[in-house]
Amino acid sequence: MAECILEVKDLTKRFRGRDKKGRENAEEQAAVDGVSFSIEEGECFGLIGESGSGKSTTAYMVAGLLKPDEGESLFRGHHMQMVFQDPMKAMNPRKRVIDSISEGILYHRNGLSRTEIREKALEAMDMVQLDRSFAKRYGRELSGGECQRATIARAILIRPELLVCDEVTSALDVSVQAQIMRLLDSLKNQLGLSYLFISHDIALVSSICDRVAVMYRGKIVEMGRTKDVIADSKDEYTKKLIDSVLTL
Ligand SMILES: Nc1ncnc2c1ncn2[C@@H]1O[C@H](COP(=O)(O)OP(=O)(O)OP(=O)(O)O)[C@@H](O)[C@H]1O
Repeated sequence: MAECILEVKDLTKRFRGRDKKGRENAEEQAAVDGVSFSIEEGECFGLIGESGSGKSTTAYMVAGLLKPDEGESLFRGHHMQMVFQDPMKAMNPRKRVIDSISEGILYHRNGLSRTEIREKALEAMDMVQLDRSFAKRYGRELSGGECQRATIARAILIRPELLVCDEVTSALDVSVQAQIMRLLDSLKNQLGLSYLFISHDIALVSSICDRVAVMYRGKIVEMGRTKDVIADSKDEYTKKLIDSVLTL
């Protein structure tokens, strides 16, 4: 049986509301409310739900970017990396691509020389099928898809066991989305990666995720094997979510 790489137990995060003038008020609302799930080694686990359902807040807590009010997220690997929605923001437009990718290893350099780091960054570019000739370009000179390949190269540089992907294809057009999905799928097999794959797009999730959890108003309302959830959802909200895609 595969080992568990991530265990999320009862994660809860509340945010203060704001009044009409934008001032924080005392009233708190749970953006994430008692969320629990686990991810096995080599598994792709999807988190779906409409905008505002708490997916990103969950991802930030898993990645350690946000402190939960209650509950915990236990990562049993060595390295976890997060890839964000907007690759153009994630890549510095004024830095050469090779330098932005190399940043991924600077905190973990383990005595590697600059040349060795550069060689590793070039190997990561090969893995994401970004031609080495792009290394000397500046971030601003890449297309959205190329930029997302570069951010994925940066993320895999330290060989993480888990990649948290938050709407990683939302900013890309459909044909480029498909290429990035194929890339993520092949990296999963090549590197034995596990994914927490967040998306509001059920079609994308069903193309890559082994299991899926559906979030609604901060809670998981349904969880199971992706094909079972899509073919035979038990929860009313999930049914509506799936129907809305199928009738598009
Ligand atoms: N820093 C914050 N301060 C106050 N409220 C927040 C903050 N971050 C998120 N929220 C609120 O928490 C709720 C969940 O937001 P979250 O971004 O996690 O949802 P989401 O499902 O990822 O949505 P989307 O798909 O649009 O990114 C929303 O109502 C949002 O307005």
